[in-house]
Amino acid sequence: MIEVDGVTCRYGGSGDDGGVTAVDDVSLSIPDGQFAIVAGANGSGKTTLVRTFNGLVEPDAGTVSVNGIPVDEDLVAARTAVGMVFQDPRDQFVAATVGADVAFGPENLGLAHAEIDRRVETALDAVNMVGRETDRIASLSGGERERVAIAGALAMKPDHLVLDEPFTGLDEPARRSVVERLRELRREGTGVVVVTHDLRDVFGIADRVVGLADGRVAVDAPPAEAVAALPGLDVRVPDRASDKPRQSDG
Ligand SMILES: Nc1ncnc2c1ncn2[C@@H]1O[C@H](COP(=O)(O)OP(=O)(O)OP(=O)(O)O)[C@@H](O)[C@H]1O
Repeated sequence: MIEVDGVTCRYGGSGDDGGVTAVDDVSLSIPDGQFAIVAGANGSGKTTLVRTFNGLVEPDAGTVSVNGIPVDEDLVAARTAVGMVFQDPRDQFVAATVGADVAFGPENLGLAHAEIDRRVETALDAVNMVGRETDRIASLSGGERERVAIAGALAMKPDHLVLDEPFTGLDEPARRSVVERLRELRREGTGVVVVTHDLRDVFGIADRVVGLADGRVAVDAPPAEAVAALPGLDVRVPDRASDKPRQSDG
């Protein structure tokens, strides 16, 4: 469970003296296993908000707790429980090959070799990349890179996986492949948070949409209920009214 309580995040001082209030007094809880979308126009505070979930951004006010533990009291626990896939996965690769990169996190946890191998295989299996361990990351397509970044996060066995704009720059088959992987993760009980201003790919999978405007929560509801408010937040939603969340998907 991720609990955000009265969180405000500023860049460059207070709003009065030229700074930016990126997140403005936001409170919300994300239960385990939930598939949530954080939506909103460019600059509405999506990235800043989700980065507080595992301490990549420290709030100026308010608290974030993961599984009941304040993030600032135990960063390792928060980063183990909340896996993050950055907007550009190239920013998070640490090794040259697929297998070495996915193994990096579990190695840092000091796990036994057999357990590391198991985690790498399970994580690669979850993103359909088994057998690609020795491939060089530099040689992969955008969609394959995204999937390897997801595998790297999954190898830490997170309770929640947070993906920041996971579809940017992907072609249609790559998007479909990533969506399918996310759908499976949700089925298996991993909580997923997708940050996006284009909900069309994930609208049908989501349990909930948190729509931000100017750093505040403007809507927080299941997709079918949220849809009326979302175009006003300058986000793309499915065209057809029949594109409702598929409750039986899990
Ligand atoms: N490192 C930073 N330094 C200063 N201002 C920042 C920084 N990061 C974000 N901001 C500002 O904070 C506000 C919220 O940005 P944030 O990236 O959280 O929003 P976003 O909804 O994720 O936007 P995008 O969709 O463009 O990624 C914006 O006004 C942005 O310019």
